[in-house]
Amino acid sequence: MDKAVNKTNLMAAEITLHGVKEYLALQQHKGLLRFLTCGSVDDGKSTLIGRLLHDSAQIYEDQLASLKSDSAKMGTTGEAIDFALLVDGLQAEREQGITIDVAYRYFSSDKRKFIIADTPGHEQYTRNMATGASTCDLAVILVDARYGVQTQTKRHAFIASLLGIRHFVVAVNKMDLLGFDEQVFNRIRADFTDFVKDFGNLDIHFVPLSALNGDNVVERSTQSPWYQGGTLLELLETIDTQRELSSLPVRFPVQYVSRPHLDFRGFAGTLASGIINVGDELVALPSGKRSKVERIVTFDGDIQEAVAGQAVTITLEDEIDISRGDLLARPDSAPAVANVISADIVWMDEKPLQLGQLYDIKVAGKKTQASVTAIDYVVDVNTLARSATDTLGLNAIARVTLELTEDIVFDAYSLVRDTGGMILIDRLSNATVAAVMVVSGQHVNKQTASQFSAFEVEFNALVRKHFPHWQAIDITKLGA
Ligand SMILES: Nc1nc2c(ncn2[C@@H]2O[C@H](COP(=O)(O)OP(=O)(O)OP(=O)(O)O)[C@@H](O)[C@H]2O)c(=O)[nH]1
Repeated sequence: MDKAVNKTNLMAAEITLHGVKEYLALQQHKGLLRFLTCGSVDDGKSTLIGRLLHDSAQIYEDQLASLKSDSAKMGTTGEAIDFALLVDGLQAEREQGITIDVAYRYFSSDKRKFIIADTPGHEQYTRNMATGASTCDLAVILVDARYGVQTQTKRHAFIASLLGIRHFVVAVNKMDLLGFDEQVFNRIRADFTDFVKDFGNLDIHFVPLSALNGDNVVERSTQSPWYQGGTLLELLETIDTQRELSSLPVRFPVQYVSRPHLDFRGFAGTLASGIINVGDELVALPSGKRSKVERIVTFDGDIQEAVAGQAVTITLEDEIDISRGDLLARPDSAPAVANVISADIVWMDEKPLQLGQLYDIKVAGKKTQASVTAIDYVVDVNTLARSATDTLGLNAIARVTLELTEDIVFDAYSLVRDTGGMILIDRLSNATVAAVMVVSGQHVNKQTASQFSAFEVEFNALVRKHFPHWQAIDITKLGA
C-alpha cells in the first residue's frame, strides 16, 4: 500500500474540514519558497523530486495510476514505483539533444508553497543553472554518498552562491547503499563546508537520505538515529529566507505608473526589499524628489504596511514626476548611482563577448546601454582558478568592468538582487547574452572618461592588473 494519500483525496479531505473559503484563504497565505535542485547525472535528482511530490501527496490519482503502470513497464525498480519517471520530461529532452531550459515544478505542503527550478547539471548547462538560481532563495545540492563531494558539486555550489543563494541544503543521497554510515555523512559535511568557506556567510544544512526508499525525505527515517536534524521537507518548510529581505533598505522599482482615472496616480511594482508603511518619507531616484506614502493599494484593498516580495501600488502625497524604471527608497538609505560598474557575469550566448561593443542593459525595469570595457579575470568553474582573457565564450563566468551610457541606481547584488542584478541584451538579435551581478560601482565624469577609447581603457586595466608595481593610475577615475 502507498503510504501517501494522493492529492485528490487530500484536497477533498481538507476542503470538507475547513470549507472552500477557508481552504482557499489558507492556500493563499502560505509562504512561497523557490528553490533550485542541482546534482550530477545519476545522483538521484529525479528520484528525489518524484519522492518529494509523492510523499507530500502532490500526485493526482490519474498520475499515480500511470506512474504505477509505467514503472511496471520499465522494470527499473522491481515491484516499486520508479519516482524518476514522474520527472522524466526533462530527461527525454536531454536525450534528444534539444536545448534545455529550466523545468519549473510546483507543489505545496501544509506550511508552504514551493517552486522547484530543476536544472540540468552538466557544465554546458551553466547558463541554465544560473537562470534557475537567479530567482531562487535556496539550493538543494544532491551528493551521491558513495562518491562524496565531486567537481560538479563544487561547480553547483559556486554558481548558486555567485547568483546570490545564501541557503543550502546538501542532500546526501543513497545512504541506504552505505548502511546510513554516520562517518560517511560527516566526511561529506566537512568537505563541503571546507569548500564553501570563502563564499561568504552561508546557511548550510545537511541531510542524510535515501530518495529511493523515502528515508528523511518527507518521513523521518529509523535508519539514521544519529541524525537529529529535520527531514528534507521539514527543512524546506522552515528555513527562513524572507525575513532577510524585509530587514534590508527599502527598494521599490516602479514597474509602471497606474493612472486609471484623473484622481488616481499610483506607482505599481514589487517591493524588492525593506518594509514600507503609510506615512513613510520616500525619495524617487534618479530625480531625488521626496514625498510621503499616502496609500498602499493591493488587489485585496488598502494595507498599512508592505513587506519585501509584495506586489503593491503606492500613491504619494505630492505630485512628483516618477516614471517606469525609477526607484523609490528611503532618503537615509538610498542606493548609489554609477555609470561604471564592476560585476560578475555569466556569458549566455553562443556568440562570444566583444569588448567595447554596446549592449542593452536592463536593471529593475530600467533599460540603458553598456559595454564591457575590461575583463579582470575569467573563472574556471571546476577549479575556481582565475586567469586573464580578452573574450568570453558560452557559459564563461568572469569579473568584468562595464561602462554605461548613463547613470543607473544600483546596489551590490549580494545586498539586493533586484537592484544589483542586470541582464545584457544583444541590440540586434534581442537575445539575452549575459547575467550581470554587480559587485560595486562608481560615477565617473563622462567628459573625462570618454576621452579614452574602449581599447585604451582595457589596456590601462590590463597594465594595472599585471604590472601593479608600475603604479599606473586608473584612467576611468580621472576627474571623477
Ligand atoms: N540505492 C539507491 N538508489 C537510488 C537512490 N536515489 C536514486 N537511486 C537510483 O539512482 C539512479 C539514478 O537516479 P535518477 O533519479 O534517475 O538520477 P538523476 O540524478 O535524476 O539522473 P539524471 O536525470 O540522469 O541526471 C536510478 O537507478 C535510481 O533508482 C537512493 O536513495 N538509493
